[in-house]
Amino acid sequence: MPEIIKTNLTNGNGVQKQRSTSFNEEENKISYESLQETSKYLTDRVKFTPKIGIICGSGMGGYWKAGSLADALEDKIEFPYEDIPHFPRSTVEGHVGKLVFGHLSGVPIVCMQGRFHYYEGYPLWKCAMPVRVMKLIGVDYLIATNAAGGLNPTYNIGDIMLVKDHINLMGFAGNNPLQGPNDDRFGIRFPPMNQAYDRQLMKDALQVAKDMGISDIVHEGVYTCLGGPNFETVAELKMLKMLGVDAVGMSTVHEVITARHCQMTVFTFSLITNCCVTDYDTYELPNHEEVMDVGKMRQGILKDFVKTVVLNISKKYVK
Ligand SMILES: O=P(O)(O)O[C@@H]1C[C@H](O)[C@@H](CO)O1
Ligand code: HPA
Repeated sequence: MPEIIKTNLTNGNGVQKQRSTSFNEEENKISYESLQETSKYLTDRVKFTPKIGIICGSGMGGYWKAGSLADALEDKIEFPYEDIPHFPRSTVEGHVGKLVFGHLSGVPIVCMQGRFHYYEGYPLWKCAMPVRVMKLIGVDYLIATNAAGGLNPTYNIGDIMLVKDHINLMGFAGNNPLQGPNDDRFGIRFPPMNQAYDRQLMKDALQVAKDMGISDIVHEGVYTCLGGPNFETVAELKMLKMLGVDAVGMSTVHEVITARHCQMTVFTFSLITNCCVTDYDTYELPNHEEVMDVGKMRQGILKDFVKTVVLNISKKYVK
């Protein structure tokens, strides 16, 4: 049964009044203490402290094993999500469902091989709760990756879009991972979002792309997340384009909001896995198989790109 919490509020005249809200930990938030249990379960079993966390997007988490980013990790310690206290389960093909600790380019990291999406039935706070677990473990830098449909007409399939900003469309409808009572131990009630994506990390990543000779496939753009699981209609895509969206997906925004709430520094990129169809006479249908295939096709480049970005963050910023 939901526990009733009484909140003290003041009315316009400064008079205290009480409002009862229905609050059940499972339905609403997992408490700070529960997430400490999760973090302790992990830190008891891993003898190094990663400062950098990575979230692998669809098709990028190496569900096919060989040659992927996850495959490149050394000294791997893997935790299937079902073994981790309070963790949700991955239900989407292309999302393996493991939290992996290891070393990438000699740098200790923790990597989510599979993320949680709203369309799987999880509330946004639960989709993003692994970010808080990472924070409690000691992670200060989040690299969130995703697969997305390209709306910007200059983008091609297989391009990489560094996310410079997002439009939190689900937030416009009142759905936000920070909804509900705020726990100040994570962060402040009203966090700013105008510096959500770290400018310096983006500049560094552009330099990495230049050094790798892949500048021609790397862009900077605006991402938005819709709830999914259906891909968008033509009218919806036309609307998003007018709003200034360059790529559309079904994740990441709530993770980034949660990460910024707890003062993590964020770097995000989208792999453009399909070009969005914005006219009624094109009969191509977006599909998840294509999304995963493009992830696999680009695994070599993405692995090298992420390895170098990680090395750069570690050398330049991690104390
Ligand atoms: O986890 P991401 O955002 O990379 O996954 C995208 C969005 C949907 O989950 C899926 C559609 O193919 O790929
Ligand atoms: N729309 C939404 N999410 C996606 C897409 C898309 O076209 N491609 C990959 N994820």
